[in-house]
Amino acid sequence: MLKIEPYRPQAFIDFTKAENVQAYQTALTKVRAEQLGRHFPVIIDGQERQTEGKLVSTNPCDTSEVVGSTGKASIQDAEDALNGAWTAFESWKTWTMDARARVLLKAAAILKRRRLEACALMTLEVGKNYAEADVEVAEGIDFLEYYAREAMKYEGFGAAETTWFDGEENGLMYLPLGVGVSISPWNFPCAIFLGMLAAPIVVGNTMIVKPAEDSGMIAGLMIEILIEAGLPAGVVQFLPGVGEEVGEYLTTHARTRFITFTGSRNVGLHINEVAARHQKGQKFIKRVIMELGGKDALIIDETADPEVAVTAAVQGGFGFNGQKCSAMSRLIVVDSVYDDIVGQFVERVGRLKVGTGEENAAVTAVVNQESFDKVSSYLEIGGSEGKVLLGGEATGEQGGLTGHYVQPTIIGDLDAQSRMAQEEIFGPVVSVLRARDWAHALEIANSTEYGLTGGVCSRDRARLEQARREFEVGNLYFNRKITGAIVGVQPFGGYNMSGTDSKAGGPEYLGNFMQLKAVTERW
Ligand SMILES: NC(=O)c1ccc[n+]([C@@H]2O[C@H](COP(=O)([O-])OP(=O)(O)OC[C@H]3O[C@@H](n4cnc5c(N)ncnc54)[C@H](O)[C@@H]3O)[C@@H](O)[C@H]2O)c1
Ligand SMILES: N[C@@H](CCC=O)C(=O)O
Repeated sequence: MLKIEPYRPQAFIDFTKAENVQAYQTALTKVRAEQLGRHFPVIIDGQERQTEGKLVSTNPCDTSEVVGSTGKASIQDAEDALNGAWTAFESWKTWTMDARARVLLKAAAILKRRRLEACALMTLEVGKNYAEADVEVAEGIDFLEYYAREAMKYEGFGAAETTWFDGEENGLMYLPLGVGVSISPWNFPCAIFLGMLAAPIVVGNTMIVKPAEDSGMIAGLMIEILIEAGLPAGVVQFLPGVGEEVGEYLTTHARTRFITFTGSRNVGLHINEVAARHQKGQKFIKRVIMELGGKDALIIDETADPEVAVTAAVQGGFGFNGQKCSAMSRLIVVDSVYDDIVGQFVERVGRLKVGTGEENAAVTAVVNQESFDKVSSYLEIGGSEGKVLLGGEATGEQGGLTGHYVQPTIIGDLDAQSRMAQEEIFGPVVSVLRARDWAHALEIANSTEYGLTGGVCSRDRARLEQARREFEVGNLYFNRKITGAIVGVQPFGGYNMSGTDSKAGGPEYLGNFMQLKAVTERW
C-alpha cells in the first residue's frame, strides 16, 4: 500500500500580492516565447502521428493571434486508437492500484512545478484571467492527487463488505471495464480533461481522450506531463479532432465499453442515444457518464446580508464570463428587497473591468465565434423578453483588439418561463427574476429542466433547511457563490438534464469505471 500523506486540496495563489502577479506575467512571457505556435500531434500507442488537417487555436481576446495547433484525427486514427487501447488494456489492468496511482502522483508533482506555465497557456488559449486559470490548474492537480488515493480503497479483495455465510468464502472484486472514450469541453480544459481520464485509468481502464476543438493545446500539455510521469504507451490515446467526426465514430463504435462526456445538453443527449443503440458485434451495454449544462439560480431573500449576497451574485454570475456550467445565470430576488439588491448588483457588475486574460481583466472575451453569435442572439431575446439593466451589446472589440467581447449584461423583469430564464446561454449574461416571497423564489428556482448548482443567501434557518430538502440541484451553496467546487470537498455533478450525478471529485466517482464480481468458494 502506497505511503502518502492524506489528501488536501491545493491552496490558490494570492494575486493581491505583487510578487505573484509578477510571477504570472513572467510565465506569460515565457509561454509566449516557448509555446506560442506549438503543434500538439495526435498520439496513438505512444507514437506521434502527423494528420492531414490540424485544429488551430486562436486567442479569444485577440483573434488575430494564433496560439498554436493540434492534430486533427481521422476515422482511421480513431480505429487505430481503439485497437491500441484494447491491447494496452491487457497489460495495464494487471498493474496494482499502487503502481497506477504512482503515475498520477508523479504527474501531479510535475504539474505543480509547471503550474504557472499551464495557467499562462490557458490564459492565451481560452482567455482565463489569472485567478480563474490558477483555480483550474489547482483543481487538475487535486483530481490527480485525490483519485490516486481513492484507488487505494479498491486494492485487493474485500473492498466492500459482504455478509458472512457459513461454509463459504465470499467476496467482491472490483474490475476495470475496458476501453473508454472521454469527450471533454473547452471551458475547463485542464481540470475536467485530466479528471475525466485520471479516474478511469487509475482503476485499470485504458482511454481514448478527445479534447474540445478550442482547447487542444492545454490538453496536449497535460498529455506531455502524463508521459513524463511514466504513463505507458497506449493507456491514454490522445485524439484531438472534430466531435461530429471522430467523437461520433467512437461513441457509436461496438468496441467502446464506456463513455465519459462533459459538455452541452444537446450533444450529451445525442451521445446517450447513439451509445444506447446496439452495434453489430457489440457484446456489452455501454456505460455512459454525463455531465451537462445548467441554468443555475441564486435566491436572495429579505433576510440576507446584502453585501454577502451581492458579492455571491457578482462572482457566481461573471467568473470566467459566465462560461461555467455552475454559473449563476438566474438571480431570483424576493420583491421586498428586489430594487435595493438588483440596484447594488448592477452597480457592482458595471464596475467590472473588461479586457484580456493577459491583463487580468475580470471579464474577458467568450471563447469563439459560435459562442459570440449565440450569446449575441440571447442579448436580442433578452431585450424583447425583459428590460436591459446593464450592457446588452456584443462589441467584438475591446481596447483596440478584435476579439469575442460581450459586455457584462443584466436583464431584469423576466418571466420565469421566458427563454432567458430557461435556456443555458453560457456567457456574461444574467437573467434577473422577481419573486413574490421565499416560497415563490424556491418554486422559480426549481422550474427549469436543469439541476446542477444553486444557492440561497438568507439568514432564516428554516428556509435554509427547506432548501436543503427541496432545492433540486446536485450542488447547493448557502451564503456564498455557487461556483468553484473543490475536489474532495464538494463532489460535483448535477440532477435532471444536468447529468447523471456522477459526482466528480467524490468518494464514489471511481465506481463509475469499474464492474464488480462476486466470488464464492465452497469449503
Ligand atoms: N456538468 C459539468 O460538469 C460541466 C462542466 C463543464 C462544462 N459543461 C457544459 O459544457 C458545455 C460547454 O462546453 P462545449 O461547448 O465544449 O460543449 P459541446 O457539447 O459543444 O462539446 C463538448 C465536446 O463534445 C464534442 N462533440 C460535439 N459533437 C459531438 C458528437 N456528435 N459526438 C461526440 N462528441 C461530440 C466536442 O468536440 C467537445 O469535445 C456547456 O453546456 C456547459 O454547461 C458541463
Ligand atoms: N466545477 C466547476 C464548474 C465546471 C463547469 O463548467 C465549478 O464548481 O464551478
